[in-house]
Formats: sequence, structure tokens, C-alpha cells
Amino acid sequence: MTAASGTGATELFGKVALLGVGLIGSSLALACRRHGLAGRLAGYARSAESREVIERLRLTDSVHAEPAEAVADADLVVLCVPVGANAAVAEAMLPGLKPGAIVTDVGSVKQAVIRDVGPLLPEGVHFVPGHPIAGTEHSGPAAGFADLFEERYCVLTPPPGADEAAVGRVAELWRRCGSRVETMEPAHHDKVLAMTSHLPHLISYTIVGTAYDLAESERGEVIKFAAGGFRDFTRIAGSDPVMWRDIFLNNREAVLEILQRFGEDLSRLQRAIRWGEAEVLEDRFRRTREIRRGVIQLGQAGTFDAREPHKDDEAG
Ligand SMILES: NC(=O)c1ccc[n+]([C@@H]2O[C@H](COP(=O)([O-])OP(=O)(O)OC[C@H]3O[C@@H](n4cnc5c(N)ncnc54)[C@H](O)[C@@H]3O)[C@@H](O)[C@H]2O)c1
Ligand SMILES: O=C(O)C(=O)C[C@]1(C(=O)O)C=C[C@@H](O)C=C1
Repeated sequence: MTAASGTGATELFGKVALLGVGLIGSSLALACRRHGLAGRLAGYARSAESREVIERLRLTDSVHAEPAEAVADADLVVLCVPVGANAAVAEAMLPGLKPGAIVTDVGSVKQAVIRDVGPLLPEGVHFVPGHPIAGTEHSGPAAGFADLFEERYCVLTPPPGADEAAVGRVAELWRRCGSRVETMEPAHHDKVLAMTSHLPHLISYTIVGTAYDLAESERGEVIKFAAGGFRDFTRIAGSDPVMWRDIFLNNREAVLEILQRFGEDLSRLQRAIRWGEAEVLEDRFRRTREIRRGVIQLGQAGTFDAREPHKDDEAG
């Protein structure tokens, strides 16, 4: 099917194919439309239900049940499926892939996509792995919004020898979606994200599960008083189970390394509580408050995410 496309602004790509149109794919479609980045948008979704939503919301100009049909004649292909599904979807697109096309992705883990997708791509196709550090706890084609990537980082992890022009065009796409683009070594990316994104999600999944497993009477109390801190954890713990299953299975080493370190730091605090070490506790909490304030100040200088400053951070 076809729908109205583009805004008339300078196009970056003639045709962009989005393989997977969930939160990130649909947000990218909407951002491409808003900023006029693609002459035509094609979407691939494996379920009829998703294809119906994509058509109804006119997220892409055409919607396909097969990756190879979606990528036909596309200048840019964006893999937007869970990390563990990249290889199968990439393999299925190959018969339709145009020589010279650029293939990128949005996966939360970068070494795995390079390992799984890189070797499948024919010579002459340019591979530029990427990761927009932007998201919500929602998923599916109706969850997207055009300004998701604004004032967010997008990390590119081009393999050695990657075509510079292709890297430049993918970087420009994200810049025009409002992101700040950085390049990084894939292993470094996976280590940093294990700390800043994967560990917080694992902790949230654990806390919410533990709280719910408490005896019936206490569970009532947990729910009744769920505000502030606990509520923040439940938001993150509501994130897509398949996406996060794949992240942990594909960033195993880095997450286990960070968990080891985290466990040691937690044990130190546990000991301080047990032995009444007031100074240790206060010092640790003062230090982290300073760190949080530093992060927010950086944000206000425009070099970090400043979209959610809290009142308490601005207080003396
Ligand atoms: N949600 C976030 O906060 C966020 C942020 C940045 C990057 N990412 C990455 O973006 C990618 C997509 O995440 P999302 O948040 O858009 O997820 P989503 O669940 O909203 O969308 C994923 C889409 O892929 C489809 N899909 C799932 N398994 C598939 C399979 N085996 N074959 C074909 N299609 C399949 C789903 O039907 C869905 O439409 C993931 O790799 C994730 O790591 C997510
Ligand atoms: O804001 C959220 O809800 C997110 O979880 C987004 C978040 C993150 O951890 O920051 C989650 C996974 C991504 O790979 C990138 C961004």
C-alpha cells in the first residue's frame, strides 16, 4: 500500500527500509517524515497485526511481510528488531538487497550484530552499526514518536575499513533526527552500556520481582505505597521482555563483569549497615549526590541528557 510521504526537505536517501517497526522503527519512520529524510519509506513486520497498525498509522509508504520485499531498491536498510533476531532477518533480506546499499541497525549491543550480520553481507554493501541511546518502556508500532531521538546520543561503531561516506550518511541521518552522534569501538560501547543501561534494567527487573514475591499481606503494602523510587523501578521493569532477554544473552561478558563489581560495592554498603558505619554510608551517599548534580550540570551545558532534571538536583 502507499501513503503520503516526505515533507519536501532535502532527502538524504531515496528509499529507506525499516526491518522491524516497533518503538524504534516507528519513531525513526516518524522522524524521517518530519525532517524529510527519505523519498520513500518501506516497513517489514512479521505479524499481520503489526502490519495493520503500521498501515493505519501511515508510518511507512509500503508495508511488507517479507524482508526481501521491503529492502528492494532501498538505499538504506535499518535493522530494528531485537538483537537476537538480526541474523535471521538480515539473511532473509539478502535476495532483495541492492548492491551498494547501506545497512545499519539500532541494537543495544554492538559486538553481537557485527558478529552475526557482518559476515552475511555481500561485498559492496556498506555496514554501519549504530545505537540511538533513546527509548521508553513501551514497545510496538504504536509506541513511536518523532522527537524520541532529539537531544539524545547516537553511537556508531563502524568496523575497521568501513566506507567513510556511508558512515557520514548514517551519522547525518541521526543528526537530522536531532541526535548527537559519536563513534566508538564496539567492545567499549558494550562495556559502557552494560553499566549505564543494562545493569539498571537488571536491577529493576530484580527489585520488582522480589517485591512482588513477598507474602500476600506485604505485597498489598508494597503496591499501596509504590511511589517515588519503587515506581521509577517499575517503569523500567515494564520494558519489553524479548528485547531485554536478547540484550543480556548477547552482552554476557560485559554484564557479568559489571555485576561482579556492583556486587562487591553492594556488599560494602551491606557491611556498613550491619556494623553501623555511619560515616561510610554518609560519605557514599554524599559522593553519589555530587555525581548526580555533576551529570545534570553537564546536561545544562548541552553535553549530556538534560531532559529530566529533578527539583532536588537544583536545590542547594
Ligand atoms: N526500546 C528501547 O529503549 C531501545 C532503545 C535503543 C535501541 N533499542 C534496540 O532497538 C531494537 C528494537 O527495539 P524496540 O524498542 O523498537 O522493540 P519493539 O519490541 O518495539 O520492536 C521490535 C519489533 O521487532 C519485531 N520482531 C521481534 N522479533 C522478531 C523476529 N524474530 N523476526 C522479525 N521481527 C521480529 C517485533 O514484532 C517488533 O515489531 C532492539 O534491538 C533494541 O535493543 C531499543
Ligand atoms: O528510557 C528508557 O526507558 C530506556 O530504557 C532507554 C534505554 C536506556 O537504558 O537508557 C534502553 C535501552 C537502549 O538501548 C537505550 C536506551
